[in-house]
Amino acid sequence: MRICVVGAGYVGLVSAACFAEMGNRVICIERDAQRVAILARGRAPIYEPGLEVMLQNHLASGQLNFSQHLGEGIKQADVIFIAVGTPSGEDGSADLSHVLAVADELGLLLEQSCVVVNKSTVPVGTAERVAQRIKGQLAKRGKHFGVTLASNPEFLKEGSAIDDFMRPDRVIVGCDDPLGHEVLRRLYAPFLRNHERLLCMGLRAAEFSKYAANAFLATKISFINEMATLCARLDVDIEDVRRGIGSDKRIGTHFIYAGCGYGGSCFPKDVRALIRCAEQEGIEPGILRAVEARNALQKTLLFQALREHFSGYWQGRVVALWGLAFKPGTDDLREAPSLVLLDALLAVGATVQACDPVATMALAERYSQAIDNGQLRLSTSPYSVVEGADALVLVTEWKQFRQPDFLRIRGLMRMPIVFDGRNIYDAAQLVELGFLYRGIGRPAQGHCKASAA
Ligand SMILES: NC(=O)C1=CN([C@@H]2O[C@H](COP(=O)(O)OP(=O)(O)OC[C@H]3O[C@@H](n4cnc5c(N)ncnc54)[C@H](O)[C@@H]3O)[C@@H](O)[C@H]2O)C=CC1
Ligand SMILES: O=C(O)[C@H]1O[C@H](OP(=O)(O)OP(=O)(O)OC[C@H]2O[C@@H](n3ccc(=O)[nH]c3=O)[C@H](O)[C@@H]2O)[C@H](O)[C@@H](O)[C@@H]1O
Repeated sequence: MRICVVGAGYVGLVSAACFAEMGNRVICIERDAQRVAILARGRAPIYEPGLEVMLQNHLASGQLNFSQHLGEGIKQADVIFIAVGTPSGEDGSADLSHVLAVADELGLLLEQSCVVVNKSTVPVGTAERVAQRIKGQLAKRGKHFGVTLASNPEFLKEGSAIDDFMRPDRVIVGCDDPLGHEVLRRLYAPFLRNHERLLCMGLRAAEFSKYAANAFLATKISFINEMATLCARLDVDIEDVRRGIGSDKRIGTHFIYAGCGYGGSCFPKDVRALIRCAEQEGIEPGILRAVEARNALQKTLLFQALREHFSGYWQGRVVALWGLAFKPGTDDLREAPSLVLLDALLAVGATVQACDPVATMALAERYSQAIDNGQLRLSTSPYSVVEGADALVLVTEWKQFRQPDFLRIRGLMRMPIVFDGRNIYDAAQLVELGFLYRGIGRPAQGHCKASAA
């Protein structure tokens, strides 16, 4: 098929590369000229494992191209995907300006009927608004051919996006016209070879399914985090509880890892948007509000634990921070728990030595002042940042941090204490090596009895 993808972000680029991988001819339209220039050189403007190689391969074969001009992209496209951002607006609702701008542009440029598929996460009724905007612009130009609107929400996760896209658990296609279902069934058939999990439904149900999925996953995380807080009080290890409940198939082992809160571009904004949607409908979204409140609290726990440990005395304190991205495998810092900790530490005057395998560049842009005045030092070497540190805090569980040489680390640190924001370390082993250990919802190990949660 000939496919046009509008938006070269995490979703647009991964979708474009994976559609090209399946033999489609793809053109990806991006309004940011700098991004297009980077892409044209075969470089990925974002960090996503496996993406750059795919881009290079398909650029070379001519299966995949990039352009700034939508007119060029839609000339012969059978299907046009909209994959632009839908950030939080001021009141928490989804800001649809980018999606609607693409709709207007399509209406100004389309010369023949086609299938327009929305992949961005949008509130119920957006596809209908997009269709109206396109139709309105076409009518102004005296064009009266039809455009089929479909909704195809995306469920990929950053850090494993290629794999998630190539082997999806399911593909949801919302359309009120059988043509949309048929075209997308054909397009996705090779991705679903080993199982038939193409779920066809109406436009509105597809749009809502995406929000419900993200809200449910966020709820699981906030639930386990609340249990973790209770565990810490009751001298119970949440990790035992996680294994205990996860083995029940009805609960499952996924998304019940306690930690220092969920971040990213989607859970926070999508929970907010759903809350706003409920409010507009006059429904009290009690569960969603609690999910959000617990997450906000969770993001402050590591700082609280450090403050308790240092008895509020920050002068001359050096904190080593491992992991800045909101999760491993990405350079994305959007709503990352590390930012909440970093801001709090800088505000009390602590010195921070932070390490992340890929997100330091993006962070440096935001914190140039703290870097210039020497309060923040960034590195990609985990060992260099623990030198002279009074505490080591693990925020993002990159593989590089999973089995470090703690003996070496103990020798480098001023005080051997580990705050484990993702519960990845063996507490007993660390204590044996002379460390104090604090996890999230785990009994404190080592001398002082303070706990992280
Ligand atoms: N990031 C993720 O892991 C996932 C995101 N989503 C949803 O997908 C949508 C896109 O998310 P991301 O890819 O993260 O966004 P992003 O912000 O990384 O990328 C969006 C891209 O679209 C471009 N753009 C905006 N308006 C444009 C226009 N008129 N013409 C051409 N390009 C334009 C922007 O310059 C940007 O490069 C959002 O609705 C998000 O909620 C869904 C699943 C996963
Ligand atoms: O709509 C989206 O953008 C995407 O949002 C999430 O994907 P993503 O945000 O990329 O990453 P996740 O792996 O879901 O992690 C999100 C956050 O939750 C945290 N998390 C995750 C799982 C867990 O058990 N505990 C936990 O604290 C992670 O550390 C991270 O900060 C969903 O998992 C995707 O299905 C969805 O497509």
